[in-house]
Amino acid sequence: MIATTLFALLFASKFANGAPHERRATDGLDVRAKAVGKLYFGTATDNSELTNTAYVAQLGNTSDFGQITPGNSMKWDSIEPSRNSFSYTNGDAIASLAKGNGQLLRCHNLVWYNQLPSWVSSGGFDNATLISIMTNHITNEVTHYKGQCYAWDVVNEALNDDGTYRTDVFYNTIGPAYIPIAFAAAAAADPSAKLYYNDYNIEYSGAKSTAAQNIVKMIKAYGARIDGVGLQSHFIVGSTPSTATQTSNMNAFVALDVDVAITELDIRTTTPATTSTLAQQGVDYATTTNACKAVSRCVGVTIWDYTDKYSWVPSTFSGQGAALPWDDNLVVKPAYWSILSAWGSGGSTATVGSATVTGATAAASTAALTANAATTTAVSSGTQSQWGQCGGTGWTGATVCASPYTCTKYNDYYSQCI
Ligand SMILES: O[C@@H]1[C@@H](O)[C@H](O[C@@H]2CO[C@@H](O[C@@H]3CO[C@@H](O[C@@H]4CO[C@@H](O)[C@H](O)[C@H]4O)[C@H](O)[C@H]3O)[C@H](O)[C@H]2O)OC[C@H]1O
Repeated sequence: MIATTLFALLFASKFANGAPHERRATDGLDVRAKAVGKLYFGTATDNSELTNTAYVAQLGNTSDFGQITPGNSMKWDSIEPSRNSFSYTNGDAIASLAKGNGQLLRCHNLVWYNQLPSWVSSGGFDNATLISIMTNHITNEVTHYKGQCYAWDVVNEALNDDGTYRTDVFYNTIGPAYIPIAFAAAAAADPSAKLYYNDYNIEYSGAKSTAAQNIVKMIKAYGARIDGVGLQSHFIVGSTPSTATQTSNMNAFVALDVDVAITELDIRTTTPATTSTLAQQGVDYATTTNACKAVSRCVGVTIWDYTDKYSWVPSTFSGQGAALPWDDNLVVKPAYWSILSAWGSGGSTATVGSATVTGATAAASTAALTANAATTTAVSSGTQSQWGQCGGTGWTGATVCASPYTCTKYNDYYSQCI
């Protein structure tokens, strides 16, 4: 009797706030984003990754991802590699994956100086011809995906970091009017899709953010529709803008009556990452999550793929990487728990590791999470007991990891379905 009571007390204490560090099939990044009024938490993906079944299983985990963005397959060089010859195979594959999973699709992108086929970028067209080429491309692609895209990134990266216009073929031939013309063509082809201007280094106030606000004003002044601004948010560990900075910058866009979204979040570091940089990365992910959470017209957060295995960072920024919340082996990093906690804890009470932290700062939470990560011993497959344990040893009960998810074990008490 005494032993039974003692046992019950110990048990009640350990799981007073639910099994710590546990994410059940009904919880995850998207579930918690929606719980605070966001439309989605999502990730980019790419066609070459879709042969990896473990990757695809997690990509389709709608507890974590309510939205996906094709990283490359809707760009101009993929869709219209030669003039008036359209190829939708890769884009369709991702659109149909999203549809099958019941996920929103952010469509990316229509007009960008990069990944633009040379038949366009080499120029030589007069004003009227390039407008016709551009609007033909937009009309054809947006019509093809009509009804499937929650949002389109209509124009990507029209600005230099000093706020001047990027002198690409569109600007050089048409002038800044190419931007409202592009938005008008997209609006005509799919009146329901949200239309976004998308750029990097506009996540804080300064010349470039001001210039992006001026683009919003210009599009509206032309009588065209713009619904949102995408803040790409390709950040560096330890030097991300503060939550207050990101929040007030988002509000400057919102004041122009547009939505905002974090569209390409990743936070890179020098590789190999250390325990300390991964802890700071967790803090940094929470910083941006909290900013979106604080702005009611920030509709959601998209990470630029979810695993370091497929991140664009190492091939673009030499010696840097480890930028995403899942590592190369598709195991979550401290950043995962940090984002989850930021959506869910609201900075009041968070269960991190074995401790309940009241009034937790992101830093304190992440330190605790990192401490727990250090106890990670192995990854095992199997079922998850109702108490959040893998393998059904000890406390057993109903299994909660429905196929295709398996139970990933971090230590005796913490586990998750992935
Ligand atoms: O497979 C990859 C795709 O994933 C990749 O997608 C693009 C990646 O991001 C967007 O374009 C880049 C944004 O970052 C710029 O560099 C910034 C320079 O300033 C720094 O402060 C900042 O931290 C950096 O991020 C790059 O110059 C841009 O290219 C773009 O919207 C995505 O489509 O595209 C290449 C594929 O191989």
